[in-house]
Amino acid sequence: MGYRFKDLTAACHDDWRAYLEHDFVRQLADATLEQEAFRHYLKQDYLFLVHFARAYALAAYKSRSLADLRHAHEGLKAILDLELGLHVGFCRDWGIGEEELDGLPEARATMAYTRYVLDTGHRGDLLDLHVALAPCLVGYGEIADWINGRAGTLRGDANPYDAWIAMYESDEFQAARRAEEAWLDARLAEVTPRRFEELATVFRDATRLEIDFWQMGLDCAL
Ligand SMILES: Cc1ncc(C[n+]2csc(CCO)c2C)c(N)n1
Repeated sequence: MGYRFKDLTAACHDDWRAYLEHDFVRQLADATLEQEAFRHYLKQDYLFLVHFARAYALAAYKSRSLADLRHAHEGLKAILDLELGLHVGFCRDWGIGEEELDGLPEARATMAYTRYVLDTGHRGDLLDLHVALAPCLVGYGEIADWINGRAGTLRGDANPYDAWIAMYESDEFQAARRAEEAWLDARLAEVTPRRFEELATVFRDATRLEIDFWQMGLDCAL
């Protein structure tokens, strides 16, 4: 007992690294990613974010304390006010207008990941739901760190994806990531080994669905 968030990543170490260091991320960092792949990712990520906002609303519904309700509200606000706003702006810069976003077909990888998270939240409790959400929030924070720590990364005007990296390295985003890790550390400290194994399975499943999401971007798959 006395688990922490780090024990979840350690329990699926290879999948976690495959997610953080995926070819999509490497190419984005090196500025070698095909622009069509990035555009495809941006479109599907818009659909993804809409469903993730629903997942934070579900977290509010599943909350039993005012503190948890506030935490869910913060998550929902972060997606609606920060992430989705920036995202619609990004899409505009990349030639994808709001009308196009409204009528997008949903790729199977988007459906699989978002519905997995929502289903995990419905059948489980608030901790199951937050563990299913963690690869997204904590993972993108670690991805920004990893991108900045590697030799081949190109930053600034030379990289058309620089603004994307800047979004996830921002203080605001990194603070939200740390708050989520702290929330999970506090909850995981109290779970039994058997419960931890269940949660580790949810975390690994969600991490693998993040890997599929990157791959969907590279393949421009629907
Ligand atoms: C596939 C995919 N996974 C993770 C994120 C990152 N993200 C989405 S919602 C959210 C919570 C805070 O607003 C974060 C960090 C993404 N954009 N797309």
